[in-house]
Amino acid sequence: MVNPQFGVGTWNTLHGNATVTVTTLPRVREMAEQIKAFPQLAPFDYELYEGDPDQLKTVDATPSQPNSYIDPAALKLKYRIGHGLFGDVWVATHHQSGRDYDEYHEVALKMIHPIKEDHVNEFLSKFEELWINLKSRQLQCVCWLHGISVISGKICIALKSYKRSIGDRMAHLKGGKLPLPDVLRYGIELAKGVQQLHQIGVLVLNLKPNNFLLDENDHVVLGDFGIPHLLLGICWHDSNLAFRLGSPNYMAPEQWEPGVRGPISYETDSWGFACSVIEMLTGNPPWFGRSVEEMHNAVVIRKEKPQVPTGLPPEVEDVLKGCFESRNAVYSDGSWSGLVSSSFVGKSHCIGYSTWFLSKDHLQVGDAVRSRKSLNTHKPLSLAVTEGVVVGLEKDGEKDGFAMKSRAFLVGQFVRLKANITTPHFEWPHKRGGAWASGKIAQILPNGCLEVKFPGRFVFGDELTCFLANPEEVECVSFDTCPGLVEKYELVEDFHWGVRPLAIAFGILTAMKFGTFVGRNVSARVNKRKMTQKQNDACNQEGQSSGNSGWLPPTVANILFKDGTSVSNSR
Ligand SMILES: Nc1ncnc2c1ncn2[C@@H]1O[C@H](COP(=O)(O)OP(=O)(O)OP(=O)(O)O)[C@@H](O)[C@H]1O
Repeated sequence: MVNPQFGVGTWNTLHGNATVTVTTLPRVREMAEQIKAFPQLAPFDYELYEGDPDQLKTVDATPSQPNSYIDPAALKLKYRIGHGLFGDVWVATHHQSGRDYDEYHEVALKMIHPIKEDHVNEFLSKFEELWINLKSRQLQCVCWLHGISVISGKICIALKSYKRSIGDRMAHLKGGKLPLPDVLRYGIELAKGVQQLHQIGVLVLNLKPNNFLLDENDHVVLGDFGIPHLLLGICWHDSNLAFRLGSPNYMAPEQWEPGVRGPISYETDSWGFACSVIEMLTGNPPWFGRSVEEMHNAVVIRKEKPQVPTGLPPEVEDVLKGCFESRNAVYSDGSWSGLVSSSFVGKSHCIGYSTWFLSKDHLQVGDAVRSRKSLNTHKPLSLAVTEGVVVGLEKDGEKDGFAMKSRAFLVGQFVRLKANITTPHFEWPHKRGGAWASGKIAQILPNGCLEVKFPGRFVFGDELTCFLANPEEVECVSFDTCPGLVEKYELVEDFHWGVRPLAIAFGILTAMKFGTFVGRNVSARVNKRKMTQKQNDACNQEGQSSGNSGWLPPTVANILFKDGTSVSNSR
């Protein structure tokens, strides 16, 4: 049966002047009027599809189409309602028909930026897996999924159309704030939704009020179920498009550079959750008004945490603060987690992350692991082994166990690149003369990556002070391991940039002192000689004269007397 509420039939959009010509059903015309009345919608909110909109250009899905696949001819785009990081959101109708039914559903269509053609099938199969997972569990707190399609080369995820998002609700409130009881109620429902997704191994990575959808009973469901997660390993068609693993205001430090500062984990979502709650309470997301670069500097470089509003019930404040504290959390049982991968994120437009940082709790032989107990201390750890490689897995009843080999670094240790490393993974500074510098470990990131400072380098202006190191590529250096005196001195130079000038000054001083000392001795001997000579002269009345410095090597004599001061004057 045709649902009269939804427009059926052909309709066209005109690019450029932002008008919509609707040839059928009043509901669509009414929507078009509403759109026209919306001054904030710019002309690019409409897209012209050449030819008959019923015959939209399609890209073949897999030969055997997945169950989640929707024939693009069954989808009719109406108008765009959002423009997000990963693409646009359109309102569309989904036509479903069978022998004894013919239904039209309004859907929200997440139209993702075009990805490379040879990655489309990979995305579709990843989605299928998620779809089966979600359908079999019928998760209450997660948005209902219609399926997936490919329209004009763009992946389109069809979701149930909800009344509005929490972001939309906030936009209509004075100051954009929600009352505390509503925030708490929504917060509980959201936390349940996130937990349900985590239980099936899905990370959301895009928690924010715009993605929290409200149904007709004002219950909230998650409108994103890990699209960034699905996009991992997929390449954008447009190589200039930057890929970010979330929305900057809500991103945890490890989300910015997962290959370096990862692993991404369930804790990453707790950061996004707390940021969203702060936005619901204050009307503004954390870091509001700051540029992406400023946010990166605050969260990643300066390791700042979003400000939790004052005046909240202490329990709520504790939960929010806990969400920002929980990365690198220490398991009270001292258990192990966190992979240290030797594969790091490339700089390509391809979202080429390895998956290690998403599944850190499923250990396999060969995985590099480290204790979640903080390594950022030189204090002895209660666990003897802090970092290593899994060499075997043993099942012990319900609990997984594993054996590992040790390989540890500690904050404060000096490290240098191993001799066989010619092109290190991360930029590494050189010393004068071209040799690699040695640096001091300032921090060990959760994935084992090292932040290294080079106190031996004098830094000009905004030069880098902190460098990253792949733990696989460096080794510890200490006085004991330095073979010779020169190497030992070079290590001392690496301790502080001031060592070298000090050493030079000290050298000059020593030379001068030595010179003075020698000079004094020389002077004394010369004087003595003169005296003796005089005495001899006087005694012997012989007119022999002796050279003042005849016995001194000319260089020493030059040094001692080059300013013209005589040795005896300097006394
Ligand atoms: N299933 C849905 N039902 C109703 N409205 C939706 C639905 N999904 C999204 N929207 C609306 O579309 C708007 C934009 O969504 P979209 O997810 O593209 O933007 P975003 O959340 O800002 O970006 P992104 O999720 O790509 O980072 C949301 O604010 C919401 O109002």
